[in-house]
Amino acid sequence: MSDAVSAPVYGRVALIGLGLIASSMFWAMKRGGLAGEVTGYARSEATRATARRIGLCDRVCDSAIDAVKDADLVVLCVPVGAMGAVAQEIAPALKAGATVTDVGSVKRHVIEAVTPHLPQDVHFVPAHPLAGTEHSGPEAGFAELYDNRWCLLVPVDGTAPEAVAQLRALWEGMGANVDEMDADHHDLVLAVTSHAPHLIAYTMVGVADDLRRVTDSEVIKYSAAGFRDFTRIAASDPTMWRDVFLTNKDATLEILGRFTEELFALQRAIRTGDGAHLHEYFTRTRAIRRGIIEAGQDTAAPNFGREAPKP
Ligand SMILES: NC(=O)C1=CN([C@@H]2O[C@H](COP(=O)(O)OP(=O)(O)OC[C@H]3O[C@@H](n4cnc5c(N)ncnc54)[C@H](O)[C@@H]3O)[C@@H](O)[C@H]2O)C=CC1
Ligand SMILES: O=C(O)C(=O)Cc1ccc(O)cc1
Repeated sequence: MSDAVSAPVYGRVALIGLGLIASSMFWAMKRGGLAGEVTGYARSEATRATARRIGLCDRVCDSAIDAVKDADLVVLCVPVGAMGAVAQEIAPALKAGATVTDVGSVKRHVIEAVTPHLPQDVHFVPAHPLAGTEHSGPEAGFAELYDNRWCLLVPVDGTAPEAVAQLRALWEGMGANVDEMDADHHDLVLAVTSHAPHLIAYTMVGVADDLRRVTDSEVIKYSAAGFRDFTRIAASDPTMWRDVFLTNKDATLEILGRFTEELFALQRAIRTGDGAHLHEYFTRTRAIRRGIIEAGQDTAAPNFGREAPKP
């Protein structure tokens, strides 16, 4: 991604919730000159103080209402379970013709929670950047987080195409590749690629921790790379991930059901000594990985696990 500064895509942008995703958006917007002024609001006084100290946002406001007043774009960057309440709080102060978007990891729930609160003269364009780290909070963000990563836009029926195109230009300016997707399809795809894998990582780390307590062995100390990745993923924000599972319940349970069936089949193959089954299965999964590499689609998380640089 070039550091070239372009014309602002929006005059005034308001970020609500100043954590990893919002702070990375701020630094990326500054890098690209994509917004005239960026205001920010966080619920806790401590987060607002940190934001002011590190220069996160041009203006940090003490209320969400103040932050969104006169904003052309309002970005909801709070945990998925809080999106509805935040939308309700800011609705009376939204400017006519403004666009509201979000960055939540789940889309159907956010659409259902936010839409009823928004006035008719405001556009709503849900979005989800497929980029993150296990770190959270205002100091975790960095300008390069979205470079060459996907951002999925999930416009609802009847959304003005100009509003979608403008948000697309913002995400592209922040370095992302943008695609559009239907909300239910998004939630199923993410359940497979992100939500269920996170739950599996949480579980494996929990199992290892239990084992360590029981045997007093050195499970964590001598863990190999794969397990270390699990511990990194399992360090992700508990509030955020609680909300993801509670709001993408059906798709996650569907994928976990399939996962459990396959796991039982593998368990049975191990118990009965069915080496052919195991070999066949691992051959199939290896071919999948090789196919991804050959297709040049291995954009595997270059930023994941990265410490946030100082702004
Ligand atoms: N962390 C990640 O890797 C990714 C997260 N997302 C989504 O982005 C959103 C924000 O995530 P992060 O920036 O990682 O979280 P974060 O924990 O770094 O920041 C969240 C912010 O929201 C505020 N907040 C929490 N509860 C609130 C409430 N009830 N009302 C108002 N503000 C509240 C927090 O004080 C904090 O300022 C979430 O919806 C998450 O699903 C999307 C892509 C990647
Ligand atoms: O889930 C992953 O695999 C990540 O690497 C980071 C991440 C977390 C949550 C999201 O909604 C999107 C990306």
